[in-house]
Amino acid sequence: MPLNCSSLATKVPHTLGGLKTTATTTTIHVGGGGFFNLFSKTHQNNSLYIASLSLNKRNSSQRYCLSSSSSSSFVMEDTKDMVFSTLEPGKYSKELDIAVRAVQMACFLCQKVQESLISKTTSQLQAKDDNSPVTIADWSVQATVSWILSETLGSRNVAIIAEEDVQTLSKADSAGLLEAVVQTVNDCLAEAPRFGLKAPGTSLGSSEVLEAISRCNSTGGPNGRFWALDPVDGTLGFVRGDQYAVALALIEDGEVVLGVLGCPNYPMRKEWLSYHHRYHRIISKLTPPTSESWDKGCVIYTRRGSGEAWMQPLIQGHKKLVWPNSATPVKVSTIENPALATFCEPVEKANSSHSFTAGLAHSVGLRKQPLRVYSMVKYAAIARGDAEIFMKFARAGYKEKIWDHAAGVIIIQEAGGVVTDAGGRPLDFSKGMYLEGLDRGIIACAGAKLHEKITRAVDASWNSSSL
Ligand SMILES: Nc1ncnc2c1ncn2[C@@H]1O[C@H](COP(=O)(O)O)[C@@H](OP(=O)(O)O)[C@H]1O
Ligand SMILES: [Mg+2]
Repeated sequence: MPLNCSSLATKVPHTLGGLKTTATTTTIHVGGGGFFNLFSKTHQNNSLYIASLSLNKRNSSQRYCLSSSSSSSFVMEDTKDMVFSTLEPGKYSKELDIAVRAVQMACFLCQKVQESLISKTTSQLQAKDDNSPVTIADWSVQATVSWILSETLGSRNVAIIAEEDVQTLSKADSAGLLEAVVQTVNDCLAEAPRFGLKAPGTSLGSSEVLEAISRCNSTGGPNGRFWALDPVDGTLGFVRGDQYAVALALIEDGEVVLGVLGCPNYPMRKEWLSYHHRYHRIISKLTPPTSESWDKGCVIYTRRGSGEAWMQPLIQGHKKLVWPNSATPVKVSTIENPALATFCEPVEKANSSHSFTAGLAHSVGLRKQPLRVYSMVKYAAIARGDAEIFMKFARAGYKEKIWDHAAGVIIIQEAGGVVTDAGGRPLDFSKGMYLEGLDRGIIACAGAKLHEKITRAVDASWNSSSL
């Protein structure tokens, strides 16, 4: 129903992502002494794109959903079941700003290490207890991000749960490795002013670096605030010169409130996501970035309840990060027809059953070949509208870790998509290190229609699968 009202508005300049916006709080008086408080934001281009509305009327708990593409008329639907964000506008802005800068720095660090890994041999690889490769980049990113968050937000205010521990690195026979990590961290932190952050007064010593890594010892859980960090997600992709991600999320009282995903090798053209990394490197070399363009790499970020997700290019060469660094909004794809949809899954069939997803793809009418990509770059692909579906069905008994999903999930949700387990329930980030209670697998989709088709297909085929 169209809304006719006389209103009283206060305008506040506001920035979340790339475009300058004006945030307006409007009080709309209605009959019976009640009033609405409307929070809306208007872009420079005059499009109103997000609004929240609360009705303050005695004996009423109704909530409403507004949608509008221009600032003059609203379409209002009753949506009693819809949960609106209760976040104040601007909440977590400082944390988001710092997190994006920290992830930009982490991407810069990773790019340097990956380049040297590819040009050298595998001498910089070290086997973890589970035999997965871990590199200098994992520890260096963890130390760098931990140090930045502690310095800027105060170490007493910062709790971090992260993938790496210091055991291997602290061993007597790891002195060379530790030295390389300390050097990498200091080289990166020396560049902090380029990213709008303060560099340490003097270089960090090995004990400070070990301290920064081991400070990431939060166990997560349902209460309070903690960061979840995957310093290099998709380590296998990283060591192969392929896709990987740096993932940082802020979780408060069990809910993800901020997500920042750095994808240093995300190609400018989505078709290149499916190219073998060697081709991509050749193409990158043939088309060097000009001062106006960037050939790969982005940081995507969002804040819970904002209804928007943003993408910044990585800063190139010796340039400075000027906030928000040419950020552009990202939105999920509008494709609903399975025949036109692209689905992503892990490269490694050990991480997700390719045969089960092939069966699902067939039964819902997906026609394209799966897009197999390492790491949380798959979440980025959905949020950017470059693919429509991400499915992961790990073997029975495997427990998904929160840092492998938190940032990607919130980014897809705020970009307009849907992410649940295969039973249609939200992923639960409140149970510590693992996504406890996850039903069968993870399904992320650009839209609810595709999502429903896939969850139904899972139900229909699960019992006859070997999973
Ligand atoms: N057996 C297994 N089943 C499912 N996921 C696994 C797995 N072993 C490792 N993983 C997770 O899958 C992530 C890689 O994702 P993908 O397969 O999509 O590239 C790994 O992140 P790390 O590389 O950070 O350890 C790890 O957390
Ligand atoms: Mg990971």
